[in-house]
Amino acid sequence: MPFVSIGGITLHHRVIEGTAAARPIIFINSLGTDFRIWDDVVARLAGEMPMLVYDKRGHGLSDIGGGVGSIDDHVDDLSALIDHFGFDKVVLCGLSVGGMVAQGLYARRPELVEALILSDAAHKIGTAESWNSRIATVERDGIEAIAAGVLKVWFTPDFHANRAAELAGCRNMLTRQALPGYIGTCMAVRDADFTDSARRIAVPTLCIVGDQDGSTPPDLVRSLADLIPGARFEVIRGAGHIPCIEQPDALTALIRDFVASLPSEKHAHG
Ligand SMILES: O=C(O)CC1=CCC(=O)O1
Repeated sequence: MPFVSIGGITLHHRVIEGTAAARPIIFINSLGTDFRIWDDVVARLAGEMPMLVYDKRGHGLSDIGGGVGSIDDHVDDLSALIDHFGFDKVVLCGLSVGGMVAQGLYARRPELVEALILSDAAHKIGTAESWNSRIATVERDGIEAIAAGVLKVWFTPDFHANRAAELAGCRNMLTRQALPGYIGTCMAVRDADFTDSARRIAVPTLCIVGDQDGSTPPDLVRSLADLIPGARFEVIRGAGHIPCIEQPDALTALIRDFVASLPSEKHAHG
C-alpha cells in the first residue's frame, strides 16, 4: 500500500515512474484537497520524469498530526519524504499552501531543490482576520458552511456552468477533509510569511496563476515573482485557483517547458 510512516506521521503518496535521466518532481496539494488534484497533469507527464504526489498532513488519507498546524510541520513531512525516497535533488511543484511548503523546504534545505514551480501561491496569503473568521465558521458549522464560497474561488464561472460532475466531485473532496486537518492548515497559512525568504531564492522559479484566481489573484502572484530573483511569471487563461484541474493542458505545457529549460545535467537529455 502507498503509505509511509515518518516522523510519527503516516503519509499517503503515489510514485509515478519516469526516465531516470530526469529530476523527480514532487507535487504538493492545496488546502481542502488531496493528491488527486494532480491526476490530469501527472497523466500527461507520465514517462517523462519521475513524479511523487502525496497528501499533505491533515488531508486525504494522511495523518492529521497533533497540535496547532504550522508550515514547519508540513516542511518536516516533505523533508522526511525526500530523504525516505533517497532523492538528492528535486523539482517542487506546490499549489497554494503547497507552494508555501515548497518555499519553506527551500528555506530550510536549499541543497535539495533544483527548481520551484509555485502555482497560485504567494509569500503571504490572506490576512489573520480572514483566516480566523474562516476557522471560527468551520469550527462552528463545518466545512459545508464555506464550501460554496471556496468553490467560487477555486473555479471560474465557466467551470461552474459546464463541468457539473467535476464540480460536485471537488465539493465532495473539500467537504470530506478532516476538520482538524483543515483547520490546522488554515492556521499554517495564516501564520506563514515568506516575504524575506522569497528574496533569497536562488534556483529557477516559475510562478503561475489562473487569470480568474479569487484566492491568490494575478497581482499577488506577480508580487511573489517580483520578489524572487529571475523568477518567471505566467498567467493561465480560463482558470481559477486550481489550474491543475481546470486547465491541465496549459499547466502541463508550462511545467514541461520550464523543466526542459533547467540547466542541470539531469535535464540535458532534452
Ligand atoms: O481554499 C481557499 O480559499 C484557497 C486556498 C488558500 C490557501 C490554499 O491552499 O488554498
